[in-house]
Amino acid sequence: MSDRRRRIGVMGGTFDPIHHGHLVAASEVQSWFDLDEVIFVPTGQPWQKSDREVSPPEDRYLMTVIATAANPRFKVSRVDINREGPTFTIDTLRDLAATYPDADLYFITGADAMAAILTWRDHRELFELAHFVGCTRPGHEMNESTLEGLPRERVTLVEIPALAISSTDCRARVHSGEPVWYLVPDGVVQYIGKHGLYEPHEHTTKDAS
Ligand SMILES: Nc1ncnc2c1ncn2[C@@H]1O[C@H](COP(=O)(O)OP(=O)(O)OP(=O)(O)O)[C@@H](O)[C@H]1O
Ligand SMILES: O=C(O)c1ccc[n+]([C@@H]2O[C@H](COP(=O)([O-])O)[C@@H](O)[C@H]2O)c1
Repeated sequence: MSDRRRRIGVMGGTFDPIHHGHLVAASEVQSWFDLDEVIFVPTGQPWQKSDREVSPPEDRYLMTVIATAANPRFKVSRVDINREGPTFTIDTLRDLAATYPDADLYFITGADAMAAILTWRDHRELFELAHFVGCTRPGHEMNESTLEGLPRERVTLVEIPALAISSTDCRARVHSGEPVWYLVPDGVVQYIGKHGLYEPHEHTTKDAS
């Protein structure tokens, strides 16, 4: 019997909406590190995005479930959306480490998130709980200087196929009536349409008199 420890990828994100850039990053890292599974963890309240409106957690959770359903190695966790208050990765990793005490955790981030890790809560302790995998992302530099101040032995940079997709761009496209087919999974396109996400708010004209 193999005594290899279980390896679990953790892909945290706001996923508003989840898109193929997220899925390719998770798939590449799964293959790169031979991960047994990748758990997608939609944020509850992403405190660094408090300057903008974020869709309800339940919608983001369901889109993530739909997007990952076909891959037997992909799962979705509710730990962050079930926790009250702002979402901190230190809590995500503590919760998952408690659930999977016999596994090694690999936290997957894109270059932009990687570059901001020193601003995250309890960032030193993060690296005791997980190995961090930084994926390349079009429009965001990632090189050795991005890693300044981080424990090098706990961080790996991975080059993934470049997909210049962002949730911001997907939201803007829906808002202005442009298609998001093939930027996000088909089921997510349908979910966005069915629930009217990202559409312009209807304004009722008030009589000023
Ligand atoms: N196209 C992409 N390629 C690689 N990594 C990505 C890509 N898009 C997002 N990521 C990474 O996925 C994680 C979750 O991202 P998030 O849900 O914030 O998506 P986003 O597209 O960056 O959203 P937004 O545009 O709303 O800020 C982050 O670590 C981010 O860097
Ligand atoms: O822990 C923090 O302080 C922290 C600050 C910003 C982002 N994060 C995490 O980084 C991941 C990507 O976040 P976002 O906001 O780019 O979707 C997600 O899992 C967030 O919870 C974590």
